[in-house]
Amino acid sequence: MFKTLDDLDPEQRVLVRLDLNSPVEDGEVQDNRRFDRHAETVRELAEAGHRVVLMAHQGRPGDDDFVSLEQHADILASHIGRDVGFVADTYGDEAIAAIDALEAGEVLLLENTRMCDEELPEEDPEVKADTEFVRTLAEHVDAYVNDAYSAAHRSHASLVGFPLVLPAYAGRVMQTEYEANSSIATREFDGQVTMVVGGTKATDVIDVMNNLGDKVDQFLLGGIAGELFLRAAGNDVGFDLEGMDFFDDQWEANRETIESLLDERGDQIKLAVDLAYEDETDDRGEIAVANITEKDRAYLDVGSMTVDEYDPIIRDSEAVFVKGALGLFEDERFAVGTTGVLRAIAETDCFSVVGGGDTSRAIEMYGMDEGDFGHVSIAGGAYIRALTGAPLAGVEALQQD
Ligand SMILES: Nc1ncnc2c1ncn2[C@@H]1O[C@H](COP(=O)(O)OP(=O)(O)OP(=O)(O)O)[C@@H](O)[C@H]1O
Ligand SMILES: O=C(O)[C@H](O)COP(=O)(O)O
Repeated sequence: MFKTLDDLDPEQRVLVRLDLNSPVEDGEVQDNRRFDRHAETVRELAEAGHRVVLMAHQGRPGDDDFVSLEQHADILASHIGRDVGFVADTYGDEAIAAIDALEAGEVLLLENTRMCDEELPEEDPEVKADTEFVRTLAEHVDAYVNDAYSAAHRSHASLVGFPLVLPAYAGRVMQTEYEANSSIATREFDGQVTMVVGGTKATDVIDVMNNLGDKVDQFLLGGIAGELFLRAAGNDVGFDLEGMDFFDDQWEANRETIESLLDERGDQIKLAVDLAYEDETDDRGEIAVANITEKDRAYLDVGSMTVDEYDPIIRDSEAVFVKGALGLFEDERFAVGTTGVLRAIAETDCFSVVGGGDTSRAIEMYGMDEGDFGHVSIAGGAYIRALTGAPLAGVEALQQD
């Protein structure tokens, strides 16, 4: 395991890595649940009287969303309910002066870590620990806290370098995300374990089935990935129509694996029995998969009969995990599958984890209460890695001791 904030000595100068990576629209950073979650860790540290220095990243060099963290400081302050200072520097003289000037209980956010050249290339922790960035900041703080579970799959300096040179601890978000997202692999559940898998990437679904096939009783499929499985089961769907770029490449690359998964795990895999599309009047239309003789339109959601089949399976489950949406839920007409399974989970007192950067947005978009779910992950790439048993460099760095 790792040490947590419960193990931190009093009155420390703490360097804390958050993940505040957010959507940016017309140059404006959009508030989102990452701020709210990390606010808990920061507030706890500040209220305990530590001097709190925050690091985070936004976008990648060259991308439109690669911007300063100045706006992030204000948004975070509104969630914490206390000032968050900002300095437009990562580890230069200005940053060091601001860190040295901090009083007990004060909070300071440094500039976007990815504006520092040594942050980004993925390298071994030993290499990252020996950068000027890490060595300089480490001299001005007493301890390091990693709260950025959702960035922990990256072997970047701010995530893997500091634990080698400072006493290192997991923040509250790191702790909660790690426990919830690993639970499907590590916990024993008494009753049925169900996994809802959809989204756009067939490899995500394949990797999850390969890693968790012996832990999960039922996989409920949908989305683009589900349509590819329907094709492997002999249905005339799961290929691209003109102007589409979802299926054919994925089919070429994964056909054999999908076919053998259906062979080996057919009893565990539930496929959609009907699909939804945009009809001639722009409304939602539905068709039974058995009645599709030739794919001539895009299918954008699973149908209502499918939701009726998935619903009781979820309600009979002891634990339900969600990775990927069952349809194009951003369009209300095609949110029926995704919201249908989410509502069934919310109304049942099963243990549940909902993840995937995109999918978990459906909860707030359709007015559901996060409190009705066991855990709603703020992680994308790190969540799928946890489900597929892949290591997280940032977590491993925290665990060595
Ligand atoms: N039939 C469909 N047609 C088009 N898009 C779909 C369909 N089904 C699902 N999607 C899209 O899949 C997206 C989610 O897929 P993705 O594989 O990215 O999952 P995620 O795990 O939520 O996100 P991420 O991997 O980014 O963390 C949703 O935004 C949804 O619109
Ligand atoms: O937003 C995320 O998923 C994490 O912060 C990782 O960001 P990255 O994919 O740009 O490394």
